Amino acid sequence: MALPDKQVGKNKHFIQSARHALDGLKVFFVDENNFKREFLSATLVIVAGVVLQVSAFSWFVLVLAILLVFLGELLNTIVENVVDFIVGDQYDARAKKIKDMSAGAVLIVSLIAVVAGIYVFGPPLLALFRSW
Ligand SMILES: Nc1ncnc2c1ncn2[C@@H]1O[C@H](COP(=O)(O)OP(=O)(O)OP(=O)(O)O)[C@@H](O)[C@H]1O
Repeated sequence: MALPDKQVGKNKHFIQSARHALDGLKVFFVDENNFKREFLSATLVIVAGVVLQVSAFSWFVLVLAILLVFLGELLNTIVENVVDFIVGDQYDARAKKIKDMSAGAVLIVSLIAVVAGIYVFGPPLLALFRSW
């Protein structure tokens, strides 16, 4: 999905910069199925946080983890788009290396989110199971 205007020069004021940044996030949200899945996971995590009444610090950890995963996916999508823009449909060993490393970065961010999830939800879930 292309952005709606044909501006090529610099942004003239903050509102214009913010509008283009939001346009970028909208494209990311609409076009990327991975992001939709991560958004759904984040929603489930937030619901779990509410149900289990996690602490303020745990909310801080969860929000940071969620934003980190979104940021990782966004940067990976940018890398994939730039590589595709440069090499098109051609197989290129350097393109593979760049895309695989970028996917590796998403994997690392996802592992950080899993660790954060275990830190936040591990103790209350354990307590819940023990009380049964
Ligand atoms: N032009 C290319 N040259 C060589 N290998 C490529 C090329 N494009 C993609 N690949 C290989 O295919 C894999 C998948 O690439 P693709 O761009 O389809 O990512 P994707 O599966 O859509 O990733 P995501 O799920 O994050 O959107 C890459 O990790 C890379 O190994």
